[in-house]
Amino acid sequence: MAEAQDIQRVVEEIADHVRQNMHGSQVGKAPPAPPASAEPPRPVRTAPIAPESIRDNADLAPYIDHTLLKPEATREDVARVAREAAEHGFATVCVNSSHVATVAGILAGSRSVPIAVVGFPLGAALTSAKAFEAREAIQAGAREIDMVINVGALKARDYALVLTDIAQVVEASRPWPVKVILETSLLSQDEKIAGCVLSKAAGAAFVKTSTGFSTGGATVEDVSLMRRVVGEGVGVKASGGIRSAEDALKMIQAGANRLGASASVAIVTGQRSTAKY
Ligand SMILES: O=C[C@H](O)COP(=O)(O)O
Repeated sequence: MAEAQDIQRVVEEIADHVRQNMHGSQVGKAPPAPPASAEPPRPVRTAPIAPESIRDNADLAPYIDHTLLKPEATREDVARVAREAAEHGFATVCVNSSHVATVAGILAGSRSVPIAVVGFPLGAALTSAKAFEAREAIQAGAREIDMVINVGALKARDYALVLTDIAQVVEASRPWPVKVILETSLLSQDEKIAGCVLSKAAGAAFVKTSTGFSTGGATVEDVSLMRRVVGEGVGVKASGGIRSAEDALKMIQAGANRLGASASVAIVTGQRSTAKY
């Protein structure tokens, strides 16, 4: 009950702020519409996964974004990760935007698709730069976009800026889904709620916990809170520090319907990655 009141209070605060500030936002005019795509968008699953449907570690594969975002990753490293995704049936391969074309070439004809991170990992880039990066990544073959929220603006309660920032990336990415990385380890409970409410209002398809490059990763508590705030019509992606099938299942039980992990192969083959968070 206390949490429901918190959510209501944050929603009202956001509505007040947006009413008063939407016209004064620094974000500027909307980017040009993306070119029409002949390729029909895939349906996006947003509802939680029934944990009992995961009978085997390999059953986790279609829910995993196989991720390589390290700055030192070479084209060969990225190509290996793309081949692993095709082999194990991961949902996507999540890379920095300059690597999307390499991944798209390897995944052509596979069920796994490339996705790009945008404004990564800090989220503090100009909205126009985020929208530009999203459009270019989609041109290169990205079929989902994972953007980092403007964390500083969220903490400063500049809700108009946060909302416009997300909405312009959503617009630039159409018809492909956008996930909004909240970087939960840097946020208070009210800020996590506000990030979820704003992402949903701006048309995001998912909220996502973490970049994997900050002070902490996905927690059961955060995933569960995010699911309660967004409901079933927006997806919840748990990411950062998921190192085993056991970790992955805990996130699914908490309400995640997508998992982002660099340890994906260990997860589906029943090992525990020892990679440091
Ligand atoms: O977006 C996903 C994260 O970067 C993955 O983090 P991880 O390397 O801790 O699995």
